[in-house]
Amino acid sequence: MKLTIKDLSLSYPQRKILEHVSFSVKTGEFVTLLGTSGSGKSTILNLLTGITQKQTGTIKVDHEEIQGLSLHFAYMPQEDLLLEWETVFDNVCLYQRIHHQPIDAAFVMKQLALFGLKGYEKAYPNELSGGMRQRVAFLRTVLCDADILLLDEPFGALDVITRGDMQDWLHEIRGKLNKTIILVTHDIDEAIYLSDRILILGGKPASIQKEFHLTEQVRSREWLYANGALRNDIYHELKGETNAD
Ligand SMILES: Nc1ncnc2c1ncn2[C@@H]1O[C@H](COP(=O)(O)OP(=O)(O)OP(=O)(O)O)[C@@H](O)[C@H]1O
Repeated sequence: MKLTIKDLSLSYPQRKILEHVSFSVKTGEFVTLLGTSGSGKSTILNLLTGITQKQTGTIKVDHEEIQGLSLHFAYMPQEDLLLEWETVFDNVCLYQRIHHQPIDAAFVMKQLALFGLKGYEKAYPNELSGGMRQRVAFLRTVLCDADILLLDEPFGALDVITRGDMQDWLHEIRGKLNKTIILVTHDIDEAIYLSDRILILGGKPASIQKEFHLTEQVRSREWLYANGALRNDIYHELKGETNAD
């Protein structure tokens, strides 16, 4: 399903936050919205989920115009928001339980293994490490019926090593998820490592300043560390210095 966002603008009484934000995301694509703090990344996700009401512009999934809440999107916030009194298994099936849908236990167990949680299905969240908790929250998001996942700084609260491990893991399994993903981050390396495409959000009010298409070669950590040029280009684009000598 193709997501098309056209001319989204949003103002709060004191300030215009977004102006003419337009971009599209293809089925199965992994797109990262990269921007500095306060640039409006979360605001865009909130508009997609319907948490924030749209003022102008259109959001379409294929030819369907989205107004307010939509089942096309599943949102994963920075905090894992796990239910501490429920097991890992029950946490990841929360969506099905709320909607009284049947749970395919064998499928869930398979997914738990893919998410590095095999053997932890009966554990409670307080028995897990920070990285594992994030993987539980991520799996809960993946198991929602949505085709487009919105990930808002999912690794933001983790230490640098755990964050790196999570990025390696997501890098490895992303092809198996069969989902379209929009990631929000201010981490340039994370964006380069994981994405098919990076959209730079910047300016006041913010709009999409530039996009970077990434090739297969770019997506290895070795490449990332050995080649600074792309990182440098993105850094300066984020800083808004591309036209400065
Ligand atoms: N309810 C609100 N009223 C007024 N201003 C708001 C409101 N919500 C957000 N903002 C402002 O909108 C701007 C964009 O916020 P947003 O959270 O989308 O940024 P962000 O890029 O996700 O930042 P971060 O990376 O720090 O999470 C910020 O300047 C924020 O202060």
